[in-house]
Parts: sequence; structure tokens; C-alpha cells
Amino acid sequence: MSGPQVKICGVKDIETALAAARAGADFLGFVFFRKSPRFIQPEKAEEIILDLKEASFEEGFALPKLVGLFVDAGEKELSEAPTLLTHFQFHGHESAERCRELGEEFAVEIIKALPVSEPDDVLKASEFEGAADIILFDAKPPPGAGRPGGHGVSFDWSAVSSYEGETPFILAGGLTPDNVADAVASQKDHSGFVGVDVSSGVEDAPGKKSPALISAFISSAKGA
Ligand SMILES: O=C(O)c1ccccc1NCC(=O)[C@H](O)[C@H](O)COP(=O)(O)O
Repeated sequence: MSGPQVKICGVKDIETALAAARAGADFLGFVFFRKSPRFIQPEKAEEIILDLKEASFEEGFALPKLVGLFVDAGEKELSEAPTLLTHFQFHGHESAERCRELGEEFAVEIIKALPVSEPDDVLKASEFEGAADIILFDAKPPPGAGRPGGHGVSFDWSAVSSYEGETPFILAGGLTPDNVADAVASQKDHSGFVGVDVSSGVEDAPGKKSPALISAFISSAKGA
């Protein structure tokens, strides 16, 4: 299956990890932010990753890239993360310099999330050229929200057309199996577009992923 890369965010159990990987997910995200309904203890994430790795050898599916999500995390929290993570995704106030330093220190690629509601918001991405490997353009959280992502709210995808940076980007925020093909089509002429990310849109309830919705989302995204 080709097409854009797909990131399934908020994995909390092996069933979800297996469903996503078998359906062709390119990235799996583990949320290490305690106030999230998708929070997972690092030790549990490590267990899932090891089981998934074993299944990938046995069944022959590709092991997705493994992403840890953090919000202004300190050194201790980052060092407790599973060692097999390939990416750190930052949703807080991490500066470009800190992204660069942490990428080198932990030998991971960096995804920097930037909240967007209007075209000017994407200009902030220029600060992260050479510091982040991927930019994740996400919807701004609703006023008063207790966490920076995973709210199932969308933004006007055309806002991203003003992005002219070199760093590839992933589109996120309110994507679902029903709208992801339109989201992908909206970016098809943008050379920086590499993928889509989803959390709420493949859940039956906050933090409860649906294997059927994950499969439908990946088919729609990659078939678009
Ligand atoms: O999902 C969370 O609970 C979360 C908590 C803290 C920081 C980031 C979080 N999610 C970030 C993501 O990458 C989501 O997939 C992204 O915001 C899109 O979410 P959704 O609109 O629910 O698909």
C-alpha cells in the first residue's frame, strides 16, 4: 500500500498496536502526558513494543516507527521512555535548540507539533528548520483544554499552503476515516506533505481505539 504515511496516535494496548501495524500504519504514537486519556506508562509501552517487534518477525509485517509524545518533558522523563523509540514528538514549548540537543542526546528523530488555526501560524515552522525532522501541523486545542492535542477538532487545511519550509510535514487534527481522503487530496500538490496523523477519529471513546476504524482510516488515507 503506498500513498501518504499514516501515524496512529495514542496506542495503549497490544491489540491496537497489532491492528495498526497489520493495516499498514507507518508510525505508532505513545502518549507520555499524564493528563491525557491516552497516557501510557513507559514500562507498558516497552512491553507492547517488544511484543509487536516479535509479531512483526513472525508475521512478516513492517514494524512501524515508534513515537513518544511529550509536553515540556524534563531529562528524567525522557530518559525513562522506551529505548526502542525512533522518534520524540514534542507538543510543548520546546525551542529549536532543545529539539536539536535532545535529538542528538537520545539518538531519535524529532517531530515538532505546531498548532494552527490560520495561515500565519505555519510560519513558526521556519524556526525548526534543521532542528526537527518532521513538523506536525495540528489543530489548536479548544479554549481551556487541559492538553495540547488529541481533541478531534479540525482546522482549515488550506492554512498549510503558506508553508514553504524544507522540513516535511504531517497533517493532524480532527481527521477521520470519512474526511482523511479529502485532507490528503487537499495537500497533494504540496511537496512538503508526507503524511496524516489521527487519534480521536479512530476511537470508540476517548482513549479506546477501534481496530475497524484504524483499518478504515489507513485504507482511506493510502487509497486517496
Ligand atoms: O492525544 C492526546 O491526548 C495528546 C496529549 C498530549 C499531547 C498530545 C496529544 N495528542 C497529539 C496527537 O498527535 C494527536 O494525534 C493529534 O493532536 C490529533 O488528534 P485528533 O484530533 O484527536 O485526531
